[in-house]
Amino acid sequence: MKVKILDTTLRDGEQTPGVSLTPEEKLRIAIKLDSIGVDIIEAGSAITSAGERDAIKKIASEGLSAEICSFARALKQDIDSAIECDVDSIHLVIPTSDIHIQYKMRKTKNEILEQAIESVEYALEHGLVVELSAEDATRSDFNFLKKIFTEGINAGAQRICACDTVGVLTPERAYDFYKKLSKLDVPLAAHCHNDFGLATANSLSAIRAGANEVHVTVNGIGERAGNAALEEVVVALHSLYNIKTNIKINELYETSKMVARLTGMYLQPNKAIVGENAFAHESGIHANGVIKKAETYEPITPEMVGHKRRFVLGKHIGRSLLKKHLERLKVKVNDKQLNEIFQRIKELGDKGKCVTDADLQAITEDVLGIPSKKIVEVQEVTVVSGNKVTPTASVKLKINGKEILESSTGVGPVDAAIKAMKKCLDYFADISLEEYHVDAITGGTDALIDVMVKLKYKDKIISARSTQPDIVMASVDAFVSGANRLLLEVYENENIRA
Ligand SMILES: CC(=O)SCCNC(=O)CCNC(=O)[C@H](O)C(C)(C)COP(=O)(O)OP(=O)(O)OC[C@H]1O[C@@H](n2cnc3c(N)ncnc32)[C@H](O)[C@@H]1OP(=O)(O)O
Ligand SMILES: CC(=O)C(=O)O
Repeated sequence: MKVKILDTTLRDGEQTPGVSLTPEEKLRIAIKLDSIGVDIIEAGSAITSAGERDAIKKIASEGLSAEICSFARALKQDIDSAIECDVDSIHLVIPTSDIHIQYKMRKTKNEILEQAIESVEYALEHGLVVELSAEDATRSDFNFLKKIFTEGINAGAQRICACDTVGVLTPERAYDFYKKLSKLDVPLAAHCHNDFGLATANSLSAIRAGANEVHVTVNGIGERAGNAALEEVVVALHSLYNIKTNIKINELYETSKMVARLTGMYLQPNKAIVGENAFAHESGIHANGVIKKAETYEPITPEMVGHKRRFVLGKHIGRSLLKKHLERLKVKVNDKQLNEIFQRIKELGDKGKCVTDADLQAITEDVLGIPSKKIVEVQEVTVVSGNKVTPTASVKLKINGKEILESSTGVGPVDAAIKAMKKCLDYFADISLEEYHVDAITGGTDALIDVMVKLKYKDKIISARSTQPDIVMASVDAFVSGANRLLLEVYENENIRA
């Protein structure tokens, strides 16, 4: 059995408050969805705006393998807009619950039934494939829901979809509900929302009950708490139920990153499958197990979804993981030194600090009595900012003995300073800033500012931190301390003499 995936990232996903994509961005996402094997792309809702129609037209004329679909209300103008965009199909939606019919539509059930059938017929006359979809199906009078689907199918609708619009199903109820609908004579789709955090579980139940298609969004974005997440549904089907889809699972992480970047909807680190912590280990007991055999604490491999395993420094570290980090730094320690470094990390953790790579290096150098090697030193930092000047920074760094002076503008003084430092470093290595976090540790305008950065060189990412009262200097210091760490590795690993 193969389940069809209708991806609605570009329609329901884009309905996420605050998200709006340009036609070009929508096209880029559609191309990606097509390339990973999505069967049906709901490219948008054509009636929404001229830009939306432009996007849908672009996607429909791209020659993708996926079926291109537009959302449409059961209204002639919505169907006409979809036709204008030259889509293959419409997701034709009509509310079926009493609450929607009475209060939102202000109609009778008979009027709704008539409107649905007229719309199905109109769309079919214009050559569209019709997926007749019941909004708020799970709070509807089941007999009415069945009647609308049966008459819609008799009118020619090729597929039906039952929406759990406000996410009120439970996995048990989802099974019973979709089981009954699966007896109807056309493919059945499930569209589940996540208001109770059950969208993925309910979608899986729907499929077990006989649904042949499932509506999902990348990263689970969508109205309110979002929709069932593509990556969760597909990987659970594959790994836990042995049910196949056409999705290339090893591209899920990359797809997730792309959608997060373009929508600005960044993921919580603990997001299943694609979150930054999905394959990260800090706790000693876990890391010890994973080092010995990854399956001890990883139900699937990170590579399977195109992700990577990470071992993280922190309060919960054990000696096995500490040894692994020290091996990476290419330092040899005896048991006494190992224990001392271990204790110092615990102390840092107990102060509520996250422990960065630069912290480990500083602690190790201190414990081993190694004079700290600095490839990058800050010589001068000047920033100008105000309401009538473009924020500008000039920075002089001494890198590997050479003085380099660069300047840059930015959206603010921190951005300008970091860009100026990056220009200086560009002469040596293409180091990029992957993450930047700032926290005020104490209250007030004279608060201590804690800046944490993650810097990347090739496929190596390291973290560094600095705590100072001045946000610009804390940022400069964190960046330089991270750059030192990275450059040391560059010089060591690439056999360049420091
Ligand atoms: C559960 C879901 O995700 S539904 C999809 C939600 N998506 C969107 O809303 C897409 C973006 N929406 C829009 O751009 C606008 O709402 C438009 C262009 C569609 C309509 O704008 P307006 O004409 O100003 O209507 P407005 O948004 O205020 O109200 C929606 C109207 O559609 C009606 N309607 C809602 N659903 C349906 C439906 N499935 N079929 C027919 N009519 C419907 C409502 O009853 C309301 O009608 P009313 O104006 O007679 O009260
Ligand atoms: C149609 C739709 O998106 C819903 O009912 O949730």
